[in-house]
Amino acid sequence: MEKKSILIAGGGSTYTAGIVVMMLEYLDKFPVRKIKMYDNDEERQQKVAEACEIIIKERAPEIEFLYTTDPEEAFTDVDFVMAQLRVGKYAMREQDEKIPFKHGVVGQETCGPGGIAYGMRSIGPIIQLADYMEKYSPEAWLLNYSNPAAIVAEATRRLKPDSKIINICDMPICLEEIMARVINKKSRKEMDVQYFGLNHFGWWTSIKDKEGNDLMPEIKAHVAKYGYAENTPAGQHKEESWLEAMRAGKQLLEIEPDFLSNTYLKYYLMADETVAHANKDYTRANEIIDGREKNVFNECARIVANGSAKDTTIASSEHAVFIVDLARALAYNTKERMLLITENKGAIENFSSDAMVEIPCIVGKDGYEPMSVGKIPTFQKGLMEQQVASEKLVVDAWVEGSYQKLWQAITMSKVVPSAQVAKDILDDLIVANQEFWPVLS
Ligand SMILES: NC(=O)c1ccc[n+]([C@@H]2O[C@H](COP(=O)([O-])OP(=O)(O)OC[C@H]3O[C@@H](n4cnc5c(N)ncnc54)[C@H](O)[C@@H]3O)[C@@H](O)[C@H]2O)c1
Ligand SMILES: O=P(O)(O)OC[C@H]1O[C@H](O[C@H]2[C@H](O)[C@@H](O)[C@@H](O)O[C@@H]2CO)[C@H](O)[C@@H](O)[C@@H]1O
Ligand SMILES: [Mn+2]
Repeated sequence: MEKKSILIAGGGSTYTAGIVVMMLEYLDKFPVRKIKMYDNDEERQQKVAEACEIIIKERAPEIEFLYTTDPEEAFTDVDFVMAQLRVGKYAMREQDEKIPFKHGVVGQETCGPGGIAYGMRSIGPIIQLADYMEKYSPEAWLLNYSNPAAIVAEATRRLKPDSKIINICDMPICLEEIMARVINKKSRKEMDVQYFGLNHFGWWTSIKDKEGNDLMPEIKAHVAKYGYAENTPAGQHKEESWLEAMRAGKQLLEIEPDFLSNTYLKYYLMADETVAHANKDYTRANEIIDGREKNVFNECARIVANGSAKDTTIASSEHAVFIVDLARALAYNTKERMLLITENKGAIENFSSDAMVEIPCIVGKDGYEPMSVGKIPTFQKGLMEQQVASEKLVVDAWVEGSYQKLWQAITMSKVVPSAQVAKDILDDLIVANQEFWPVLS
């Protein structure tokens, strides 16, 4: 197999070291000749990169490694760009979460007004990555993890329609791993799933084992008692904010007993409970600033101080497995069946053709082929039409610099009670995001 060159864009990400560790564990299936890192925050990236340099030197010294803030140096001679930017970093995620809560509305990283604000920050830099890639490595694929994936995906569909960009999410992966453990399977890969929705807004309609036996009844019986809160991956999703989301699987099953719901639907269908239970002064962003972000950078500093990654706590995660599986499928034509965010084009028969939907696709050397879903029920169709309209209005607002369209996008969100509340939130978000958003008029 031809060895590949990988660029991690957003090298200072808390996930970068885990992705590097994962790639080094996968070299027999996905051989790599070069790993590069690119970020616009030199100091942040250097802290992660120096640790990754030691990990690579100790585990795969034959791999060329460099990190840079120079786009030409970063994007030249790469086969895959793995993008995980957080535009505005956690300081802005904190604003995305706290400003809506101040108005009695769900404040969340990718959902509702917080996700909309994040989308307005992310569109430009992601399009910039695609432009760099096409200038310096025109044959490369951009595998985008950067959130909010739904809005970024709509923007790349509209602004970069001919680019080799795939937008992905690992939440279904995480929940499928939990489901697998519930029924004593070793891995989610022992299950065949049918799933449809938008990113962070979807449902499983079928889960079977490799012999075709229906696994949904047993999984549903568990979720009806515990949601997805049991069996979460070691060291993951143990904080109360995540456990509340995982437990919500139970109520989501009551609302929709025919399918299993993505936990993100709780922010939309249980918005009142979410607001009532939230600590508006200490949100998920604060938990991560005090948790994952601090732990990752402390561990990177420990590795650098010791000059060795021996006994490191840095481990690979679903985040990493998924992105490597996707790169393998594109590189070696594995025809893997994966959930991707793709233009609908009739896959969901009774839904907008130009909506970016999250559905099973077959992935190979020439890209991916969406699988047919057929007709979806009225409940899901109605919810998705409102949500996708909000996401499309965000991209309209970014392209046109339109205050009106962004006001409409926030008003359209299911978690916002009125146009006036939407306007009050928007006016606060404009002040907080003046360094990142286009000027609106
Ligand atoms: N798709 C998914 O399911 C999924 C899963 C987990 C995380 N994520 C996303 O991955 C991203 C990274 O998450 P994180 O917690 O590691 O964030 P982080 O803040 O730790 O790292 C993000 C990095 O991006 C860099 N960056 C920001 N703007 C940039 C720009 N314009 N150009 C270059 N670099 C830039 C920052 O300097 C930072 O080093 C986020 O968007 C997060 O939402 C997505
Ligand atoms: O609140 P965070 O930053 O911890 O998580 C927000 C992200 O949650 C999902 O990604 C999970 C992923 O599902 C899980 O497998 C593991 O990799 O942890 C990730 C981070 O918790 C979601 O898919 C992302 O879009 C969110 O950014
Ligand atoms: Mn996601």
